Amino acid sequence: MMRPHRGLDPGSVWAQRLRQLEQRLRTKEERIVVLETENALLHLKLAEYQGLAGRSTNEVLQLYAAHGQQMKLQRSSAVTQLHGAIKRLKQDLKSLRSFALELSKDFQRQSKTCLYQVLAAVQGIQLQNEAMQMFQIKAFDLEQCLQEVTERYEKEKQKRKALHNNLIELRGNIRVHCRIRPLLPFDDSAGHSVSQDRRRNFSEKVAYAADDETVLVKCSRPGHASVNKTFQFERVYNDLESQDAVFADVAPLLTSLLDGYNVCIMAYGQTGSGKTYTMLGPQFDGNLAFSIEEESELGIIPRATQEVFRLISEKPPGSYWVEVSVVEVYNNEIFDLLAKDSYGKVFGIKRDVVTTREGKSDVPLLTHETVENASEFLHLVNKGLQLRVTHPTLVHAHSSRSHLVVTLTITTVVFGDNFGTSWEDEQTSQRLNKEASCTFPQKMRDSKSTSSSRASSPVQLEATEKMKQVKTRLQLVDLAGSECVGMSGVTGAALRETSFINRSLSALADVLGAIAEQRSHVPYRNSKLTHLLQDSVGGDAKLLVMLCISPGQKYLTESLQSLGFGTRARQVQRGQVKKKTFPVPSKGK
Ligand SMILES: Nc1ncnc2c1ncn2[C@@H]1O[C@H](COP(=O)(O)OP(=O)(O)OP(=O)(O)O)[C@@H](O)[C@H]1O
Repeated sequence: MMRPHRGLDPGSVWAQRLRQLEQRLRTKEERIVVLETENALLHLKLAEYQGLAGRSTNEVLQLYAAHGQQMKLQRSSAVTQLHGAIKRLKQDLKSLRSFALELSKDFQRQSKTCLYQVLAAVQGIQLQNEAMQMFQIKAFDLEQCLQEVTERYEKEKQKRKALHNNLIELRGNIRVHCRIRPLLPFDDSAGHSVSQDRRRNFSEKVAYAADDETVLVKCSRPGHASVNKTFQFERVYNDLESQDAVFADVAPLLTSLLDGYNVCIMAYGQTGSGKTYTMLGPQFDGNLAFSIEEESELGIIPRATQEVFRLISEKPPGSYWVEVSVVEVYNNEIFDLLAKDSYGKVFGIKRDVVTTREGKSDVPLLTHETVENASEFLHLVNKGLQLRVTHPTLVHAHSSRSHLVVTLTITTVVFGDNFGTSWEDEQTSQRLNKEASCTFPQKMRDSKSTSSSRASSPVQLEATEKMKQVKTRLQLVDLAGSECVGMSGVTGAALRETSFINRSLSALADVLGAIAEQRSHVPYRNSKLTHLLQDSVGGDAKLLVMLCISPGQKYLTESLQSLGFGTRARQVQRGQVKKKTFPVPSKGK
């Protein structure tokens, strides 16, 4: 409560106070009016909203009902669909079940079948195994049997080979065969200085093959009783015996060639006695080449080559190669008949024969052609033969005036000290081991004179260091005919040729005589022919002399000389020649 101030009238104070209260009352009343208005307004709005709300509720209810209806509808169609799907699924399930059932049944059936099959297969395999075991046992037995047979065969082969070599050894390094040719039309013709009497007897046959080893010669002189002389040789061929028969006895010698021996086959005899025929085959129209097609008529040279290549084909491939050289010794000069000019044309070039440091004979720069088969060889020899010197004489229209020497050099490659792969004979292997003195690469370069040296890799060199090579030679010689100058009627240059021929044949006889007498000096160098043949005539080389004899009376003297030569040659091997008794052809007379 307000207290009147000291000094102020309390009535005015109260009046003032009253006024103030009245004022406040008025304000309050005004405020109540405003609020009441607002309240009325609000009631109005509330009524309005309530109306609105009543309407909305109806709509909501309607909408809700419609929604429920729709949901009901939807639910019923989904259920229907679901039912359908379920039905289908059930059907699928059913068919799947039946399929699975079928599948399992099928599987069971198939399993059973497979099981049966597997069982059958197992049984089959067991049977096969049993059979295989039986077979293996039998194969093993057979293999053992085969091995035993092979071993027995190899032993037998070795024995036979040793026997063969021993036989050859026993027969000595020189053997002599003698071939008597048939009488031929030209045997009737005569030299100028022959009397009518003698001429009449010319075609009379005086030389015969008495048997396989004996030559019988009827020697008759006018006014004297005829005397029969016989000569024994390793084999004697009569005038009807074929080239086949002659070669059949020569062929075994070629085995020695592959066993590491040098071999020489030479035809010796007077002019026209059949040396070229025997060594090469018949020549037609003066053409020295021989026909390769006429197989049955081929002589020793083509047949020996075929045989050498046949023997080589039985050896390990690549371990052998063959080179050929063809020379003629004419007027004591050596001519290389395979030498070619810069155009590749073959023509004879003079060469010389020398003795190497190892004491072997060698012809420096001589052409050696490598040949792979017999026909290549024969073509080469035929080419060389075109150059050989021939000259008609009264005795023989196509007389060869030179000695023909065809040489096959066989080089064998061997590894280390093991000759066993190539050389079956142990003795031979040991002998060859000693002889194979050089290592392979150097000698290979030496031997392949026609090939240029090739660069070798270190590996190749190491391999080739262990290789050795052994060379053996087959010399096939068609000597020029020994002849009596009076008989052949040669003069001038031909006479000089004859003189050289006879001198070289005489030198050959001297060499054989020196070997027979075991002289320290053998005069190989007295003639180019013997110098050239040195390695095939001496030492442990095998020499076969094929004596060729003309059977007619006309050639009696020459035939006796040839038969005498053959007889002494046979004695060489037996050491029976005590002094120089070799009959030699007259030197140019
Ligand atoms: N066994 C034989 N059968 C048939 N004909 C032969 C027989 N031997 C040689 N002839 C024939 O005799 C002739 C002379 O033979 P060949 O030419 O071989 O003698 P050659 O001894 O070589 O003579 P040369 O030393 O003078 O050259 C040739 O016509 C040859 O065909």
